[in-house]
Amino acid sequence: MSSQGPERKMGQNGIVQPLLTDLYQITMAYAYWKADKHDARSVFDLFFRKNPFNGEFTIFAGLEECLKFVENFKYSESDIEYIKQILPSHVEDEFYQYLRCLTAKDIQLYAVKEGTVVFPRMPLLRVEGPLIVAQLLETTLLNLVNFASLMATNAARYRMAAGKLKLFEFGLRRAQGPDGGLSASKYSYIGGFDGTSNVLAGKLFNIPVKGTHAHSYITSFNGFNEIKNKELAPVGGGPPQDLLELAVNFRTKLVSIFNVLLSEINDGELAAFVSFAIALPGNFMALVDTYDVKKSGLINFCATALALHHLGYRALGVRLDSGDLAYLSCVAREYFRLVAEAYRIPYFFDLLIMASNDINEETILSLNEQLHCIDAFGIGTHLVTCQKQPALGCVYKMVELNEQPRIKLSQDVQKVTIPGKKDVYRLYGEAGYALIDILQRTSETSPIEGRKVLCRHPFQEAKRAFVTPSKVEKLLLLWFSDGHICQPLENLQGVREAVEESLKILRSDIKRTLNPTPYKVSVSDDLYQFLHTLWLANAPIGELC
Ligand SMILES: Nc1ncnc2c1ncn2[C@@H]1O[C@H](COP(=O)(O)OP(=O)(O)OP(=O)(O)O)[C@@H](O)[C@H]1O
Ligand SMILES: O=P(O)(O)OC[C@H]1O[C@H](OP(=O)(O)OP(=O)(O)O)[C@H](O)[C@@H]1O
Ligand SMILES: O=C(O)c1cccnc1
Ligand SMILES: [Mg+2]
Repeated sequence: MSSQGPERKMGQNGIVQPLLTDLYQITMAYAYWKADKHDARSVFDLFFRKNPFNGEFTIFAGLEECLKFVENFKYSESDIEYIKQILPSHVEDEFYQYLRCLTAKDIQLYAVKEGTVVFPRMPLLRVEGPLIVAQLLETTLLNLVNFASLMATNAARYRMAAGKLKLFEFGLRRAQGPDGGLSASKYSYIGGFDGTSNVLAGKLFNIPVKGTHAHSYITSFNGFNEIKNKELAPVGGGPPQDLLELAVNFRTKLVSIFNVLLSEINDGELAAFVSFAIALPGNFMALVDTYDVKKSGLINFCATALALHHLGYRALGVRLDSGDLAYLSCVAREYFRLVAEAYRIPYFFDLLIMASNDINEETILSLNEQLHCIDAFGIGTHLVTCQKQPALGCVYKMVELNEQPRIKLSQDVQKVTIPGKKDVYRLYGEAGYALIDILQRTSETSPIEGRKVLCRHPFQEAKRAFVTPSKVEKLLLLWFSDGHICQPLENLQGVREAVEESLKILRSDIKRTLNPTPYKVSVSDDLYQFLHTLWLANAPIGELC
């Protein structure tokens, strides 16, 4: 351990440490310790009450970070010094001595597998262990699950809207600070994006990094004379050739195909394209909307791409960043078709057309209803800031202490907690779709395939149904015990695949954007009786006067 603090585990976010918490966790810890309650055996559930984005599903993410945090939980000497400064001076030295030795080795953490589709009220994490430790974990665990799950869900929704089209996350500049930016890149990849422009995310998480160029690059060139080195060697070897001259010659021929005047085409833009192509001939994606997409950008791109082709290179495509993206993408495809035919270069027809500019889920859904030829989207602000809903409301509630159930009552029935230590099972129907999730007390036997189970609404007595599952899946698994992560963790790619698979088990009406059908999360009859008995026991009969 260094004097700066405990060594962080490989891949663990450096900001994630025990002091990344709310002050009240530490003052409660002291009060628990003073009251000699710190070792009471507690059980906490982490869950949310409402799906985000007006949807009916959520993707659970952040588990790996939670586990690394718990495994590594230890105050450094400088943490203790700081806590001493912020707590009152009467706090005993023994407490600090106690904190110095505190770890999460007596915690058991159960959780749903990362990348699983989850629903309101089901525990995503069940944390068991000494009250003081389980309490001290609250804020950090919530922080690690809330944004990760929100982001993965947001990305999965974009993925569903975009179908097989490519999706790239371009949001770092607009993200909620550096850590928000990194998390956004990581969890949008999990949710189904194909890559990110965020280089550090690429390095840290092994996510494909992709990019084009900015308008500033195009506007930095005013004319041909600004290109110092105009030459590029052919792919197969041989003497370098003047790429600018080649592009200018092609452009002179293209004007008749596209029916524009040479004087309407911007020379600075061609100079920028040619320069970029010389620098990166295998990665030529051109931003074509700086001046005029139809009269300049696309023609300069085609001229440069033809010049590259002449030397054996293959351009990648174009990016559109303004205007009517459906219309302009069709124009671009038509230009490519004309060039493909005129020069007999079949791949030209399939050059990539990327669209960006303030795109959100609705834009993609709207584009789906229009005629468009977009192959890929570059998405920033709406994705990474989760602009449609900026937070997921996971909470962390005590459900048992020293084997006695605990319940939190509320005027709002939705906010009443489901007491006791619970397991969660997913019951599947014949067609392979998930029918319902059921919460049970851990003391109950698990549902059995082919055997009828009574599933009850937790709060509405009349709402109940028999379900005969053709498959039963236990969702809460033990991940942390005896001070260690006790199951192998999937890598990011594995979690990404888990998201894709998990969404397949949901019927499409639950996943649709407009008025989706809610998925049912039920309780067993035993848990129903337990919950309502405890509710009544904790709600004294009032008197009207
Ligand atoms: N065909 C389309 N269907 C639905 N939305 C579209 C379509 N084309 C573009 N959009 C969206 O419409 C908005 C257009 O933005 P805005 O009004 O700022 O125009 P702009 O093209 O960026 O203009 P400017 O040339 O001034 O930059 C963007 O959010 C973009 O994603
Ligand atoms: O629109 P977003 O979804 O946030 O995606 C990323 C945007 O960031 C870039 O430019 P920037 O917006 O910085 O400048 P621009 O609008 O002038 O292109 C890019 O050109 C996109 O427009
Ligand atoms: O590479 C790009 O095209 C890019 C990267 C970040 C933001 N906008 C665009
Ligand atoms: Mg923009």
